[in-house]
Amino acid sequence: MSPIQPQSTLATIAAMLDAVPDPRIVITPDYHIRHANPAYRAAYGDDAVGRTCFAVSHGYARPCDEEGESCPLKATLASGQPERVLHIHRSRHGDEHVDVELSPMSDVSGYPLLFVEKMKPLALASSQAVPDRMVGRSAAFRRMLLLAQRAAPSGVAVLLQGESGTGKEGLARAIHDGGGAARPFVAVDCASLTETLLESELFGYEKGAFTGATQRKQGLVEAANGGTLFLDEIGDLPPSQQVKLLRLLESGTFRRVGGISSIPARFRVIAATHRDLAQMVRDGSFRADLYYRLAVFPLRLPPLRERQEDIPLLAEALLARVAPGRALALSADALAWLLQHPFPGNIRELRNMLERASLLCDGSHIQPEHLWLDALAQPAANPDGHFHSPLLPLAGLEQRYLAWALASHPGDRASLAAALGMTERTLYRKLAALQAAAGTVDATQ
Ligand SMILES: Nc1ncnc2c1ncn2[C@@H]1O[C@H](COP(=O)(O)OP(=O)(O)OP(=O)(O)O)[C@@H](O)[C@H]1O
Repeated sequence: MSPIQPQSTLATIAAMLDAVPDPRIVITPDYHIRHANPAYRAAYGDDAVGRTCFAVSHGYARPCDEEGESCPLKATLASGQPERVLHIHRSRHGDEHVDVELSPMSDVSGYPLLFVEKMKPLALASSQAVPDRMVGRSAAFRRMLLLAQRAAPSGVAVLLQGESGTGKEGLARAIHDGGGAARPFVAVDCASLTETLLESELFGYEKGAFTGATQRKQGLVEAANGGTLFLDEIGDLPPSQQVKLLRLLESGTFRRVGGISSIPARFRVIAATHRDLAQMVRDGSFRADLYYRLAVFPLRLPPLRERQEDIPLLAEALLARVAPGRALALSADALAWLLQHPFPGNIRELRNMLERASLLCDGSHIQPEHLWLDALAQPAANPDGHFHSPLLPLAGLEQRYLAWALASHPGDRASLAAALGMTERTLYRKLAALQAAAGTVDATQ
């Protein structure tokens, strides 16, 4: 067992921690809280001392690693160094993402006697269904968040890579906001910058620089001064333009179109792309020197299929966003349907689907057919003739098509049956089956 540390050591550490505004605790190697500073007691309760950290922070009966979480204390014991993890803590403000750092305090022989746990609630994202922030609780989301949390205050160039709709622009804004006081965030869509537009859009122009330049115009680089320049779809920037961007980043200066003086530009750069930029460098379509300037801190955003357990939380937050004041919820069957949907368009597809479902739903619970109608409205096949979706049971597909046909056909049942190429009797039989399926949905609400 560990030697008992002198009480004076604990008293000295405690006095230092009490002066810190963020929550801090001192814990023993067997997880017991020996001291909690006022900020910790205000967030987690006055009765923390004497209890275990996993009970107070998580409500667990066993250490975090036995509950499927990472345990910073175990990691610190193994490495002998400070260790940092992102946990969801149960505080008086509800569940929140907390950046946890544990540092060992060792005796003269190097044996860790005590550990100081520093906690910093995360402003980048929420673990609750709030409509105006990035939300998520899954391990994939938290891994990304912890990296973003490290990059945010540093001002380093960040490259965000992820499929379309995974939240790259949202994360870019969160990283920018996490970098300190209010400063400009200027987004540039590189895919829409033509050869001629690039210089005038990015660098601005002087009066009389070209026909129509009736007065001096500030460019986006100048507008981002002191803040962040967000280069969206950077992989779509043609090589002729990549060199101009590289020159700007290397020299830290630019010249307005028609201007003669070099103007210094101070900004942080965050770039985003859905393309595999490293592969583009290998096949020669993206400059390696620009890539290394932009990818100082590369961050991958997981597709929604890798964070499926976030779908209920995301859906709740997105419903509050798209239908404010309606208290709309998903029925159990609608949620089950969402959980099996592949979401090639990621969170944007989920958001659009819920927005349309909210318009189709008159009650308080969105049903599967409100979501099916949306899926059916999308083109079934891409131009190569391949279907987007994985294989679906034909019977289910027929029911979804029937529900859509019923809702959108303007005529009576006889003309609907004729349009579908079946007898009225067959149509009624199929509609009865559809109603029975819808009845199951209502019963599970
Ligand atoms: N973690 C999240 N929590 C809540 N909403 C999110 C989250 N991530 C993304 N969204 C929402 O999903 C939508 C798409 O996000 P965003 O535009 O940031 O994606 P993107 O990856 O930049 O897409 P693209 O590559 O097509 O430009 C937005 O409405 C955004 O608010």
